[in-house]
Amino acid sequence: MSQKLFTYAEVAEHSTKKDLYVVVHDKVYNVSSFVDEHPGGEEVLVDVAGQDSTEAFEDVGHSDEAREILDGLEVGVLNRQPGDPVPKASKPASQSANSSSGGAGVGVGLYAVLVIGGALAFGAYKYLEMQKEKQV
Ligand code: HEM
Repeated sequence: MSQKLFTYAEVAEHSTKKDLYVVVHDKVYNVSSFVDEHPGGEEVLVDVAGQDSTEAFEDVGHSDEAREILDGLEVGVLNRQPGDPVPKASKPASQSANSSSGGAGVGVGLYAVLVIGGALAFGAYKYLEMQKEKQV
């Protein structure tokens, strides 16, 4: 099956309730037929109509069933061009491992504190040593 390539601008043309495309993980879906059936309501889908809704879709933690429905609505693949909006959640789970209060940020911060603290301690140690030498 050959997949149709869509530019972001082409997807954006389908942004009404009756003609509603969304992008999820760089695939293009025509969810027009599903809008009325969406358990989360039509409004949220109309909100992301013609846009990349990867983040909105993943934030809700949709079930496998929801993903299967999505599979059935695929109409093509997004041909992302420089300058197109990039979803925050475009990386597979591992990196941004859900939004559990920015664990990675704290890790990096802690690491920086350790490195900088270590460097300062080393500098102070060397300084004191020099002072000692001067006294002798
Ligand atoms: C793009 C295609 C989408 C499909 C095929 C889809 C499908 C579904 C399905 C099948 C459910 C039932 C629960 C489940 O199986 O996880 C659901 C629930 C829900 N969806 Fe979506 N969804 C889509 C996009 C979105 C988007 C963009 C939002 C934006 C916020 C959203 C918000 C919700 C919410 C809040 C619920 C929970 C409703 C409740 O439990 O009362 N969905 N969706």
